[in-house]
Amino acid sequence: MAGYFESEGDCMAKWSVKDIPSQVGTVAVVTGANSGIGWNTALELAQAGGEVVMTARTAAKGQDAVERVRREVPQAKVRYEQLDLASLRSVREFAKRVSSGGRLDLLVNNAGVMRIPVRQETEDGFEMQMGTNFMGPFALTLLLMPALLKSDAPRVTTVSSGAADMGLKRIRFEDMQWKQGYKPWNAYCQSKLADLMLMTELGRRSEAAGKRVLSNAAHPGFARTNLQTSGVGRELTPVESFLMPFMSHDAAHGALPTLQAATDKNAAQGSYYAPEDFFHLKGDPVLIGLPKPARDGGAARRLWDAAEEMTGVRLVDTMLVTA
Ligand SMILES: NC(=O)c1ccc[n+]([C@@H]2O[C@H](COP(=O)([O-])OP(=O)(O)OC[C@H]3O[C@@H](n4cnc5c(N)ncnc54)[C@H](O)[C@@H]3O)[C@@H](O)[C@H]2O)c1
Repeated sequence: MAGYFESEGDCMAKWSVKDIPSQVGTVAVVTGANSGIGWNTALELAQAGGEVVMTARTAAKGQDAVERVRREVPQAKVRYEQLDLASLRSVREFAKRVSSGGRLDLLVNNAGVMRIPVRQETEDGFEMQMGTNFMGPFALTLLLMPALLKSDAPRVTTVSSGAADMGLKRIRFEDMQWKQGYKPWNAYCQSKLADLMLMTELGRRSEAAGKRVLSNAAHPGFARTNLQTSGVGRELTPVESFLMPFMSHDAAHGALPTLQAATDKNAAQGSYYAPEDFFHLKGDPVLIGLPKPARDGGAARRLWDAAEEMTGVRLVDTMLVTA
């Protein structure tokens, strides 16, 4: 039975971490790798033999995350790098450090924040959810393009959310940074829709430039991570805590759609993975269709052009060709 997005994967065999192909010889960056889905993604990529750059905002959290992976996988090739997506300066510095290391095969744009109760701004004046979840990753993806294009099979996997199909279900071009009428949930939904548009438009523009970057996305479902409490600024209510086990899965399961999108050799350009249950909240990953708002190509092109303008980072510069 299809959920709120049309499922395309019902007839496929269940996908699990055992299906992750060897990552030996590959180099990946996972953003927000100190907790939740990002940490589990980094762990499994390292377990499969990949070299993984784990980003965090602070050295204490980043080193601790690396140590926790090494305890599970003693031979893991993991290292910490500082990255704050709410700062374009930090994004530029990180991209420079990683690019100077040479080739990058996989970028997992995972880091995110949700439902910041009172409007906040990033260092560059973007609304905090739009800035952290979309503007920062947009600039990062483009700035890492020279390293990605050194790979034979460059891939960018974007961690979006079912929230992309909730809230206003559109990009608020008239006030993308919520200077008027800030609504925490709607701002999160817009940022996650923007993530899916970044994903589709990156695939389209890279192919138009004759430099194929496999760009796809994942929705983790409802995973028990810090996300539910970090943004709202409060603990879960007793009712939320009671319902959570029935509606959600753990962070390791929540990472499976991301891991399939990031590693499955059959993954197609623009593919989107989510948990299999009716509402795509929990369970094993399946391929699903993109929600309708994310299929608006005109809006995606407009958003991309606006993001280039706002971040000052252009694909044409980082790919050195006309897209
Ligand atoms: N947990 C869920 O149910 C769920 C559902 C849908 C989508 N998602 C998405 O999954 C992704 C991972 O979230 P999670 O559930 O693991 O939550 P989490 O809070 O455990 O992880 C979020 C990560 O992002 C990092 N981060 C936050 N702000 C940052 C910044 N300014 N710069 C760099 N890193 C920053 C955090 O440090 C953390 O490592 C997010 O993009 C989220 O929107 C999660």
